[in-house]
Amino acid sequence: MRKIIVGSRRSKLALTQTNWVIEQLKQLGAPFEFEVKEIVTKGDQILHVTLSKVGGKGLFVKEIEQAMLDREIDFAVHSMKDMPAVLPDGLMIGCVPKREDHRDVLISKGHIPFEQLPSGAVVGTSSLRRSAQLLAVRPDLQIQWIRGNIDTRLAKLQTDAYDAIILAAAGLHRMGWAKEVITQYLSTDICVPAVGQGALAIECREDDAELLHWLNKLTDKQTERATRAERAFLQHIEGGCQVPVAGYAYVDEDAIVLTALVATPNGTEVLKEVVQGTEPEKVGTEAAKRLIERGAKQLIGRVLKEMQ
Ligand SMILES: NCc1[nH]cc(CCC(=O)O)c1CC(=O)O
Repeated sequence: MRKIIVGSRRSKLALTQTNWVIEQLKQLGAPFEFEVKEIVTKGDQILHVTLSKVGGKGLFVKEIEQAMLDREIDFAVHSMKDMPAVLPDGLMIGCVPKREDHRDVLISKGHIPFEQLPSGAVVGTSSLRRSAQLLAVRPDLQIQWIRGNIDTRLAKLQTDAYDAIILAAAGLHRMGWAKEVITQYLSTDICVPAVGQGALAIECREDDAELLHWLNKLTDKQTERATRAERAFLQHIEGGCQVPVAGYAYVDEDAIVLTALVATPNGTEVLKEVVQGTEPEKVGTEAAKRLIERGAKQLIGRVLKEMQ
């Protein structure tokens, strides 16, 4: 029986997601033995620095991708939103399982809802996307950077001077902590999720036909089409990690409905488009094109200039 080595980051969430995928493959009858190999990524080593300042998403996946190309591991389970828009040659997303809840959630001391947070309340997030959208509707809030794994952030809410923090619902659901901690699910009208949020991406080598055969059985077609549209948008808007960018798509019958957004970090300028279509890449590209027609490139240029 072939032994499949699965690479995983060491965080509780990463290991939970990895073990979930292995369990699903076993239940589907995949004729493999599995071994999990933990990999400490750059992103995990420098958790105290603002992510957008140190190179962004790629930091969580680079070492894992190299191990896959070197054949030290056979596949890896990523949170889709941590994946860069373009993959290295020889690797592919071999499977996209059914999406968890895509929304962001508010977790506040005393479970005060978002609308009732007092003026000046301190909200912890390290995401420019979240801060921009929250400030757009509540410019009276104060955003404070917070970093670390989900458990670290939940602990910081209790010990540090935050009134609330924002996290993705999906991570909390997967860890089984949702009921206990979530104050409020934020509607996508208030906070459009990150591209890929709530979805998993299983990355493997393009030439591993035997593994791909089994991964394919775990793919959810609707999630796969929706996230392809989101990632096509991400690739074409070319915002980089220093610009607030958001994209969320769902599938309604045959149509893909994508909401795409670009904003300034203080939320004073927000460009948003909703695009419908049947071909994922076309929908994503069209959303980027329409935002660019409305001045997205100039907005991104101004944001990057102010960051220097
Ligand atoms: N930014 C880190 C990250 N990457 C994936 C998740 C979990 C949720 C998901 O799979 O989208 C989280 C935590 C969070 O944003 O709350």
